[in-house]
Amino acid sequence: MSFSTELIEAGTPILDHIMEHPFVKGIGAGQLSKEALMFYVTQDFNYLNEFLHADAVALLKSTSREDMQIIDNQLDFLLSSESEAHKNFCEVAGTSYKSLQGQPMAPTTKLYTNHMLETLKAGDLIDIIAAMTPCPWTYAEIGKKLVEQGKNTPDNVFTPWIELYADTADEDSGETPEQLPLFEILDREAPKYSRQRLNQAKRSFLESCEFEWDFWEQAYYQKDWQFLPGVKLPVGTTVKTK
Ligand SMILES: Cc1ncc(C[n+]2csc(CCO)c2C)c(N)n1
Repeated sequence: MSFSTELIEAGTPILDHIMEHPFVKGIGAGQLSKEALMFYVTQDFNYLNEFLHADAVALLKSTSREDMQIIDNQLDFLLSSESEAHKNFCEVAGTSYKSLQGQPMAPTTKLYTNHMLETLKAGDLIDIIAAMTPCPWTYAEIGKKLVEQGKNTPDNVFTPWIELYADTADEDSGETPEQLPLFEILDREAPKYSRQRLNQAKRSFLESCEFEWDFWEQAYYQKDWQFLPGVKLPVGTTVKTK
């Protein structure tokens, strides 16, 4: 079994929970609170900035042009297409993208980005990519599955979001998720490592899968700092807690 197949098999139960999460269900149903959408965008803006840093180090640690090209495509997607997804949420929430930038990191964002950044300091390319892969993998799967469920209807306000990520599954992977470009890097790197090192990378992949679930949870319930100043949303919205 390839390393990527092993990761996908191990991550699928968490992906199933992500598909059942009320935020993801809300994207499918075209119904989410303004607060949840805005909180998500404030945090995802922070998350993507750190993801860009992770990409920069992954690029530095790549040795083949093939790997560099994959990372370059990812950087390009992050800097251009991904803001379209944020703008879709902002439009539905009735606010501008700019108004949601420059906010503090909420606790889960900090934990998730620290998890990725930790691999940059000590890890090899395989560790960095393992921690980063659940990000494109789970979103491509969410987009693809929501399209399979027929949720990208003309009257769903989140259809642009759904189709943007469903397209990443199409373009990048063809038929099977194993072919997502980051999985290709993992499969090329895996034979160089011992089973013990691969298990570490697998653990890191699965922690990122769980953080993906947490990220939806954080936004849905606007889970913020209890005692410190936290996220401020535009006037007219109130942050609620669970
Ligand atoms: C928390 C969180 N996780 C994943 C994504 C999706 N995403 C981020 S970067 C990227 C491109 C990588 O190829 C993709 C698909 C997100 N926006 N926010």
